[in-house]
Amino acid sequence: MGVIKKFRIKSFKNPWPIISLENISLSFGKRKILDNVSFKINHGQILGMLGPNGVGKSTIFNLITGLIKPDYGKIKFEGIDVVDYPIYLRTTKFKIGYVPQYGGYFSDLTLLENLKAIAEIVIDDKNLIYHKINMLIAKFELDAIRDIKAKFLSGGQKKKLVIALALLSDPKVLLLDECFAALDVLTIKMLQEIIVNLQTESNITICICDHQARDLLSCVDVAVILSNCKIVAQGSPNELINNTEAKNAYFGDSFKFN
Ligand SMILES: Nc1ncnc2c1ncn2[C@@H]1O[C@H](COP(=O)(O)OP(=O)(O)OP(=O)(O)O)[C@@H](O)[C@H]1O
Repeated sequence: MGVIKKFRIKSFKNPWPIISLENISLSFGKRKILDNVSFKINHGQILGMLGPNGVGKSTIFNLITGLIKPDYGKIKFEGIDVVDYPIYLRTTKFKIGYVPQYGGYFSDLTLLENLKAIAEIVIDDKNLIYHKINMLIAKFELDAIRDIKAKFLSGGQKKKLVIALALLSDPKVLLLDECFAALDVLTIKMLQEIIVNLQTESNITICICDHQARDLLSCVDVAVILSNCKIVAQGSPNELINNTEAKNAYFGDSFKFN
């Protein structure tokens, strides 16, 4: 698949980190998962995380959202260390949206009922609820399936629903965990376009992890490669596919991007 991004923003004006992980170390019991990991997600960027199964990608999302705490290191949102902030404070004060790999919706509610249920929790101004829901239904072309129970939606429709649910609270940052998994080629392309539009039209900073390396590299500005508890390479997609550490740790020799 070709590169879907028409252009990559090579130099962001006044780049500043909206999220930074500084010297993060974490073990579960005696197993070290992350060892002195540092990287930044710059405001307005789409950053990808790649790495083999079990390397710690979802764990990094859990650290960012506050589900778990690091053993060592700082997690900063807009320059403020949030390690001791509870989940709800991080997500509301700093407007972090999270799209989990599995689930994230009420199975027995229809698509519309799901949107209403979350909107009533996250939108204070009741007059805005229907406006916001209608805007998301139009944006993601969900009108024809609004009355179908979530459990009967296709994989791609479920992903669109969960992204729409995350957007109800107007996030500044969206974390997408394996959003291309188990989806067909056209559905992946549709999601890539949604992701790039969220960046370019809504100015949302996005962090995605996925195993579909080509699909991920097609829509990110920069990516980091995790291997053996560390970040072994980072840079633009073109820099990474020519990076020896990235090839050794993740891509292998025969990987082609375009
Ligand atoms: N709460 C936990 N307690 C103990 N071990 C955990 C916990 N959460 C994750 N792990 C372990 O940490 C490692 C990293 O898991 P994680 O889910 O972050 O990997 P991943 O890179 O997202 O993997 P995949 O690509 O397969 O989804 C795994 O070995 C996992 O078993």
